[in-house]
Amino acid sequence: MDVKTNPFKAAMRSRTKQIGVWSMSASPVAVEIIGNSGFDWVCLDAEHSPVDISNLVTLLHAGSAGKAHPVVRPAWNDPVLLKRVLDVGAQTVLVPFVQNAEEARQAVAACRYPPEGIRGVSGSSRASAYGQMNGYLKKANDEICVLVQLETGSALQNLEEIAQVEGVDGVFIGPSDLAASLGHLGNPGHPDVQNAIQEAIEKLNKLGKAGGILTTDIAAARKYLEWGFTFVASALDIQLLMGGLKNALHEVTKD
Ligand SMILES: O=C(O)C(=O)C[C@H](O)[C@@H](O)CO
Repeated sequence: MDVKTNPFKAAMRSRTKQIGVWSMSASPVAVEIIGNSGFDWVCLDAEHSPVDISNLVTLLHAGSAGKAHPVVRPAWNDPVLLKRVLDVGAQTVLVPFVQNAEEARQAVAACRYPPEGIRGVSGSSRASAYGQMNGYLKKANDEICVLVQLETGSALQNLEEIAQVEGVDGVFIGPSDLAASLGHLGNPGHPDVQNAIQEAIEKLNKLGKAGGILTTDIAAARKYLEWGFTFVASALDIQLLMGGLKNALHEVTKD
């Protein structure tokens, strides 16, 4: 069995449009549904949802039944968390709260085996199909896609040096935390935040680096794609569930 080529890493390199769903339900059923809904990727969020390593593997099992590429966001830019996420089979990670080039280098190093990095070695994890993949240890570094998340004004000031760190495959802008950082908590649509986001993607476009973002507002998603973002999450599973339920109740009970 050969090491799986990472299509998302290739899509970042070519800056091919990838539309995704943000999953915070921690539900394997939801992930399987998302995987068969036509979306290109699904973020398995382990930062702001009750996902830990034991249920992450069930989410990855469910995701393997569909076509959406799993992008796993660990709770922090931590080498132990990243090692465990990679060992259970994630090939693409979205590393939160990266503030500067040094932290970006640390994130890349955590995802690479020595001598390029510090990832702890196990040749028998799920990532290597329990040791069945030929040459996994030698090939893994090249197939892991490292996305870094910038979500403060300070991080955006360091964007160019972060984006040019060797091994950073894409840069994701976190609008909610960025809004909070800029003094507009809960209002990512504020002109100050929108201007910062637009300035960020203009810099990424000049560098030829893939940019990503999340919004559940369809008009905003289309605007971000026009600005040049290429990996855009345009739906949030728990929001769709709550909204759909409330609408169903309203429709059946309204006068
Ligand atoms: O800052 C952001 O926006 C994100 O990082 C996404 C949120 O954390 C996610 O929970 C959706 O609200």
